[in-house]
Amino acid sequence: MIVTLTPNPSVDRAVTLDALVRGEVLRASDVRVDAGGKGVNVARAITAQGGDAIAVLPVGGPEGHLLEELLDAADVPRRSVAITGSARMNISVLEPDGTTTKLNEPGPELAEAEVEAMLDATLEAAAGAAWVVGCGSLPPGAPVDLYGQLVARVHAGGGKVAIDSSGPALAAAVAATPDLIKPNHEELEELVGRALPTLGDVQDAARDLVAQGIGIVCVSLGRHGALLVTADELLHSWATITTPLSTVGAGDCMLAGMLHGLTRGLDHDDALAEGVAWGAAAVTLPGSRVPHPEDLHGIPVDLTHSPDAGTTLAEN
Ligand SMILES: Nc1ncnc2c1ncn2[C@@H]1O[C@H](COP(=O)(O)OP(=O)(O)O)[C@@H](O)[C@H]1O
Ligand SMILES: O=P(O)(O)OC[C@H]1O[C@](O)(COP(=O)(O)O)[C@@H](O)[C@@H]1O
Repeated sequence: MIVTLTPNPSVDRAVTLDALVRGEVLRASDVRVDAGGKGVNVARAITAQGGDAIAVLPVGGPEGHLLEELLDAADVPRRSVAITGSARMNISVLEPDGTTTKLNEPGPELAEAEVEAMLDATLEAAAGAAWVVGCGSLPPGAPVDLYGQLVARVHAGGGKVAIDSSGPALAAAVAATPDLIKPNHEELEELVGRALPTLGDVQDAARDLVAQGIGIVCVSLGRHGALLVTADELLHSWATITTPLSTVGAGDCMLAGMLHGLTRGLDHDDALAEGVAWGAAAVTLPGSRVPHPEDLHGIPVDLTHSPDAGTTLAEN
C-alpha cells in the first residue's frame, strides 16, 4: 500500500481552447474537472490500476467539498484533515497541438495545528505501508521543511519515503535524505543550481544526489522519458506517443507507476518502464485524467542501461 500526502491539493479545471491569445475573450470548446494535486494524482492513478493507495489531504471550503466528492466518485481512499481555509482551484489551458499552460493558485493559509494534524494523519495511515509519498508545492503557512519532517518521522518508524516537489521544499527534503526523489528536468536544474542541457549532465547531477545518500533519483524528462540512477545502476526509459493531449499530471502518473511496480516487487528496470508507460499514457488523455489498464495498451516502452550522454534535452 502507498500513502500519499498532498499538503496543497487542488480542484483541477482543464479548459480546451483553439488558441491561447492574451487580452481576448476566448470560448472554450471543452472543460474537465478532476481532483488534483500531485499526491492526489498519484493515489488516483494507483487506484485506477487496481492498486492500494490512500490520499491524505487538507480539506476546507466549497472547493474542498468538491475535491472530496471527486475523490469519492473515483473510489480513492482518503484521509481528509479539516482546515479553515478553502482548497485552491488550478486551471490548465490546453491547445490542440498539446501545448499546456498551467495557472496554479498559492493555496490556503495553513495554521501550525493544521500542519501537525496533516503529518499525524499521514503517519497514522502509513502503518504497514510500502511507501509514503510527499508531493507538490507547500501552501502558505506550511514550514519549508515539511517534507524534511515527513522523511524524519517516516524513517523513525522504519518506513520508506519518496518526495516529488520543487524549489526550497525539495531542497529541504533532500537534506533529510529521502529514499527516492522524482524531480522533472527543470526541478533538478533548480535543485542543483545549474543548467543541465544533456542527458549526461542530468546523469551527473543525479549521481551527485545519490552520493549524498538518496537511494533512487528518478528524473522525468517529458518526451525523453525518465532516467533512474542508484549507487550501482543507470537506466533510461522512454515511450513514443503520437497524439499528446494534456501533460497535466503526467509526472504524477509516472511516479505512481514506478512506486506501484516497486511495491509489487518489480526490479528497477521493470518499475521504471511501468512508470514511463503510465506517464506516456497520461499524456494521451484529456485534462488530468489518469490511465486505466486499457489506456496502457499500444504504448511501446524502450529501456537502455547505456544512455546516450550527448542527447540534448530540448524543451518539451
Ligand atoms: N510528449 C511526451 N511523449 C511521451 N511521453 C511523455 C511526454 N511527455 C511526458 N511523457 C511521460 O510523462 C512523464 C512525466 O513527464 P514530465 O513532463 O517530465 O513530468 P512533470 O509532469 O512532472 O513535469 C515522462 O517521464 C514520460 O514518461
Ligand atoms: O503543487 P503544485 O506544484 O502547485 O502543482 C499542483 C498541480 O500539479 C498537478 O498535480 C499536475 O502535475 P504537473 O504540473 O506535474 O503536471 C495538478 O493536479 C495540480 O494542479
